[in-house]
Amino acid sequence: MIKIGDLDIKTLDDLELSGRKVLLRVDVNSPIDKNGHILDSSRLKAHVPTIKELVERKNSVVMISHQGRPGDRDFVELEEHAQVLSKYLDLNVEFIDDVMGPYAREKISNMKEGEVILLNNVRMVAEELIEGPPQQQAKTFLVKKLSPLFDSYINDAFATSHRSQPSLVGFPLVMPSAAGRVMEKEVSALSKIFTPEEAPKVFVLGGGKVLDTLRIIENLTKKRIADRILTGGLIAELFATAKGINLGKENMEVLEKLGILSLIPRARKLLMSGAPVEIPVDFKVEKDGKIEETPVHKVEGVIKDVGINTADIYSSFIKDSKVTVLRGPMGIIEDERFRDGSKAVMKAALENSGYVIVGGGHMVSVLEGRVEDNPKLHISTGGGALLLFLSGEKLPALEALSLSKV
Ligand SMILES: Nc1ncnc2c1ncn2[C@@H]1O[C@H](COP(=O)(O)OP(=O)(O)O)[C@@H](O)[C@H]1O
Ligand SMILES: O=C(OP(=O)(O)O)[C@H](O)COP(=O)(O)O
Repeated sequence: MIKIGDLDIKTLDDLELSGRKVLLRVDVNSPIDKNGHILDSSRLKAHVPTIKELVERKNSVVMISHQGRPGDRDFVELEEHAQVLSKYLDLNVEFIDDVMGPYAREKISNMKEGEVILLNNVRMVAEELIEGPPQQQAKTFLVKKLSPLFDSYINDAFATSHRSQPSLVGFPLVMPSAAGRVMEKEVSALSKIFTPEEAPKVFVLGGGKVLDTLRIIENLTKKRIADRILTGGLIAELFATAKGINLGKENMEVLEKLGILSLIPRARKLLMSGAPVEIPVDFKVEKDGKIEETPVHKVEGVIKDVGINTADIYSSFIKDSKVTVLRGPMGIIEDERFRDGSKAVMKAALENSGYVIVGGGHMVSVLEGRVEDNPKLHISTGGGALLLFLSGEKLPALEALSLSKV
């Protein structure tokens, strides 16, 4: 059992799990390269211990996960994910090109002990895109069609636990449920590392999920949890614009196309309320096919990474930090030419003697395996979920698990 605040959550030690049929929610949502292939498989590898334990305890295991969001380039099927998992597990993970239809249900019904299946991208099911309370999600077709086929539901998807979607909160109300080993390890480790006494705390927040990150910065500021928030990626562009800096036509067009300009009033309110937000002093840009460094007040070209001076200044702030949390890259790291900013802040954090928490699928890939057994380094599978958990928000998937049907 794990206790988080007033929530009591069962683990794999608290359920009768032998010879059963288990629905396992994982988060194998991974960075995808421009050819549609998995760029970094850290999240798939993270789930291996949970899957192995369930198989060794003679269960048949059906995994369900999302990948990307409809309309985004990384919204792909999970066939390659099943192949990668088969390699890591050294057993066959059968990919089923269905989620809750008759083909999937028949395959699940005919499974034998020890077999492992990965269903297709759950966000192909329209209901999965709607967030709502567990009581509402328990009545979706996804839950009604799949739950009768299983004995238990295990949620190992810490990285998606901030989404109140059917595959994350609908099942615990209708079947015995527990946290998987990734979920258990994340919430236990983070609760131990991230304490009020450990200060100063520096957050390095980049990437492209601007709305999520804005909400996180509002939480961190309201609860005075962060001593400094160093911004990169599109987050930095939002706050630079909110400070009245003109980033140039091309970048403003990108922000407008992504709906980020509408968030300026919220960012401005945060800055006026004294949020400890730092923006880059320079950027790495691409202009007429050339890559240049440009000061923040005179941006010419398309922003692709933070500049060298920003990397140095951010690194100096990180060196004095007791706890450094990094989530979301400083630049477009899918392109090798724009990884320097992320590498610099990661290097500074790892050279620091304090705790380091790295989260988010893209940012974890910047570690490039440099993760010798460092007791002060926690590599989280979560990005937004990690930060919302650290900022004290209740995560819907954890709350749903605490309501698990006995
Ligand atoms: N300046 C930028 N302009 C556009 N996209 C950016 C920029 N900097 C970073 N990104 C994008 O942010 C994405 C990662 O964001 P996010 O998913 O929030 O990170 P994580 O997976 O670490 O949580 C990457 O696809 C990267 O290309
Ligand atoms: O990648 C994820 O979140 P993250 O980018 O905050 O790490 C999770 O898989 C959640 O994905 P979502 O933000 O599309 O719901």
